[in-house]
Amino acid sequence: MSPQFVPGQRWISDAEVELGLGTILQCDNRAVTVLFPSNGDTRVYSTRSAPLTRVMFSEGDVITHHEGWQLTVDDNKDLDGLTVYIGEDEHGEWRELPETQLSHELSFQGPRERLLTGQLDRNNHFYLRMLTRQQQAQQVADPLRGLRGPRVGLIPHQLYIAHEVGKRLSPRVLLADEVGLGKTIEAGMILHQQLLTGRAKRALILVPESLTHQWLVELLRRFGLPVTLIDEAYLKNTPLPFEDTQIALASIDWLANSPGHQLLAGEEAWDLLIIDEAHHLKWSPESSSTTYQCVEALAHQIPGLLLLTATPEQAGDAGFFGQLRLLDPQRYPSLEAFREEESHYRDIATILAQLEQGELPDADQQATLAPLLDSDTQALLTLLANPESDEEQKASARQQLMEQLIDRYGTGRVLFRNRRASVAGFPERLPHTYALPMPDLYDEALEHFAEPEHQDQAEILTGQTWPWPALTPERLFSQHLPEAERWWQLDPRVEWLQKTLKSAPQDKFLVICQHAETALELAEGLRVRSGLLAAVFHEDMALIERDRAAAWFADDEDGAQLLICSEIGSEGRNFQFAHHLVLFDLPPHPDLLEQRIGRLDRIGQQHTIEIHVPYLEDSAQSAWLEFCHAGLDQLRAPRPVGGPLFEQFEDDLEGWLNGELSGEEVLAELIPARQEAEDALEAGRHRLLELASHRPEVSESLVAQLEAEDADDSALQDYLERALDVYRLNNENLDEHTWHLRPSNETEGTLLTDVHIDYEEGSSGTFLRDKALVRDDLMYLTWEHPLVRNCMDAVTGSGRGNSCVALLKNKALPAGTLLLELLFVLEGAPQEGLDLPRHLPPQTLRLLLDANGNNLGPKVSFKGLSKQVVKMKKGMARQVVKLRQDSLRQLFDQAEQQAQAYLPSMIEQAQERMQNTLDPELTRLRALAKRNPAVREAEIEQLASLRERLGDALNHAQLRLDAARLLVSTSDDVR
Ligand SMILES: Nc1ncnc2c1ncn2[C@@H]1O[C@H](COP(=O)(O)OP(=O)(O)OP(=O)(O)O)[C@@H](O)[C@H]1O
Repeated sequence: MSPQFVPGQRWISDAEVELGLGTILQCDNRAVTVLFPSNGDTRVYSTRSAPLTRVMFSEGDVITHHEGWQLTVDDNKDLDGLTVYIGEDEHGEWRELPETQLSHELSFQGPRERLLTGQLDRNNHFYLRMLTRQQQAQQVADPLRGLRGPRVGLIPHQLYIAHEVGKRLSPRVLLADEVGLGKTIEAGMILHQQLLTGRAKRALILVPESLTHQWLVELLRRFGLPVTLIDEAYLKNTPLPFEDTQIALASIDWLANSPGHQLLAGEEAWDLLIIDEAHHLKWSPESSSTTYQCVEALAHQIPGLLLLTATPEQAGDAGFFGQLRLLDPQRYPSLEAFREEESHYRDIATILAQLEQGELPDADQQATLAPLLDSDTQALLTLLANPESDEEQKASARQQLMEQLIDRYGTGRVLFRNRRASVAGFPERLPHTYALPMPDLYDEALEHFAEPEHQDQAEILTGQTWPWPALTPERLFSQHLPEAERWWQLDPRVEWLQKTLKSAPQDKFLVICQHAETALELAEGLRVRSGLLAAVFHEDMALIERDRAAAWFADDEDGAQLLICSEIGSEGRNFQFAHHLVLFDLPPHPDLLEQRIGRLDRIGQQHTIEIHVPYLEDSAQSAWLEFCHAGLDQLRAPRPVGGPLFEQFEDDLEGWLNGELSGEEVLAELIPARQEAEDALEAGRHRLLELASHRPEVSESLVAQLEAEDADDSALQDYLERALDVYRLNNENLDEHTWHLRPSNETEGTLLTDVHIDYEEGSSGTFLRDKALVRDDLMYLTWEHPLVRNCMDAVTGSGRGNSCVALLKNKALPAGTLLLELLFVLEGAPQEGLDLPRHLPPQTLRLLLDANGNNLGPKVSFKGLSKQVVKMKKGMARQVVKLRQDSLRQLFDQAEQQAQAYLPSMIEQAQERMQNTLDPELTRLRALAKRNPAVREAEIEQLASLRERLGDALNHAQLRLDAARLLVSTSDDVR
């Protein structure tokens, strides 16, 4: 029988709920016309099958008149097929409100209204909604959040750092792992985690120009992040390059030298600033470089800061301090204070080592420490020493004490430095040195420039003061004797290189030299002398050409056997697929030497690294090699004391390079000095760093948990399958853990935001980490993949699936028994300046009420129950809703009341979580303020006030009904 439509009645469209309340304009046997005043649209439906539901209100409902006043319904009466509601208005007066005068703005998105008015979704949509909410609540509380998505191997020290730093609010740290240990990956993991958890929304990444593309590729490939590369091409079309960019990646030198763009960058609200190769930021108490000033200004405004450098001490301890003060000016107020503090590191490190072993510092040590310690640190020591403390108290006190010692008296929580020595799995470095005869013409050129009156010229030519230009005799020769042969015709290093390349035709060689001209001319020489084609990489090439050269070298099949780089290729680049490094000359600083070797000696290197150093006998080259190799032992392993010793011995060294001092004399002092400096560092700062940079017990547990998840992808596969079915994205199993995904015309567009998928052909994805690591062509599908996140957002961003009626096939229940299943979500009112969602994740509460209002939820799980649920035809479902309106309304009311009883404990949990995040920071600032007058009271007050306002906002959080499913039991097989 078709429904009885009467002009003036209010109905809503089942298919287009968003149109709101419609009014019947006219109706006959064939068609019914409805006006939707919300947008003025009229729809004509067939009278027999109109997808319309009559809107009827019942006792207790609050309804709104089109003039704005409200009425609480008490009763109603029928007037020629039209309903008139009777009840009290806001002032307690009894009034009548005919349905024709109802406001069209009534919302029908809520589960209660939708269910009671027969707006029903399919059971699988409800199921997806429940799964999504539960999954979201679980993920927010999950300590592994942000660690499972990146396409990276599970490397413990990286996971530790990412976990430790990624969870902080506005982290400010120096990532200073030795070369090639994965600082870029760590920064990417921190960024990914910050974005995923909403701690950061926008990031600015500044790197040397030569590394921009490598960063772009790593961020896309491993983290799938939507990065905008701000390069010349982009700037041509975009005058305001930073506006609306979520993650901007740019050359640091470009920005530092472009005041206009610097201003624009400074106007944006970034959350995180990332700076690669931070040792280029030069600082001394007297002056600082342009790049330093640029970063300092940005770092002042942007709350989060990650500085990356493998060689933080390259510019001496002032340079190192300069980086620390960018991170935490309060913690590091002056160079003198820092130096004074560092003098206590050895004592602190010893005590930390003892605490780690479960021992207490002895009485003497305690006496030395006493003047340094704050009262709360002292209290922890006392608690540990007290025989009455129980083991649990002691373990927690020990942990806190270690953290405080590291933070307040050690290197702080701002510095992370892992070293190869403590990271397993790195191959050996094998140095080979080749003494070659000095050509006479080189001798002539060197003698010429060694004359005091010609040294200036050498300086102009090479950018270095004498005797350093003597390390690159080919440059001096080319200048001094331009008419003679080309240098590559007489330089024995070239012939040596030709032979070496010939002896290992299958192997790739990376050749690094100081100057771009040398790189170019060497390539020319090899081509002319032996027809050998080399890829070349130097600073005068456009970025794209450099990347092309690097790609040609990397190509396995048709690639170049060798790549010749100027110094610019010695930084940040990934060339670990090669294992021969030729140092055509040595760079004029030990840290640069380490950077060069780091191109090959990095994660992923499978072979022993062969380091070849051809050099000219009895020359500045041989002296400098001996200083670095025999003296600093810098070729075999990274030597963090290289930089400081280089400064300390600079005068002696120059004497040696000039032939005025004997090498033996210098080495006799240098070698013991190195030993001593290494011992001191080992016992002091480095020991502290080691303890602060990696806690194996933490990372082992992270790795174990992630591995366990990797081993079982069934929950994710199940979720994704259901979601893709609802959102109409086709998927086909290629194998047990690999899918092919193909969008269709019906696929919802928002599902594919940031998902790198071929819209025509589709793309494949795997749930397996190991497979994703070797197959860049596959998406790596995890709970954190954009596709999965988009599915979740699509579910929670709309009301779809929030109202459902289904059958429950359960023979134990009398047929017709009703169960109402409800899901509530804890929410707070958004407030200016309070990032509430960060502190109030979507906690959920599920109730399952029987007809008497008893909550069976704790006994009957959602998944268990759902196994017995089958769909019910819509017509029948609406009938049930209509017939059981009154008891359903009662049940909804009861559910609201019961939910309220859970509210206090849910709020308490949220408060606890918020306090656990903010309180340690507050305590830390207060403790630092006692030792350091530079910590501003205002800053502490700001944090304390934020904590208070958040506490207040959380106290006002409410439970909102998010979904409801009515289950009607049946013993039949009816569908
Ligand atoms: N967890 C990981 N899984 C897979 N590959 C990794 C991982 N960590 C690092 N790598 C690879 O190891 C190489 C070195 O990593 P990365 O560039 O992050 O090191 P770095 O410390 O920044 O190096 P540098 O000191 O030279 O700047 C890169 O090729 C990177 O892709």
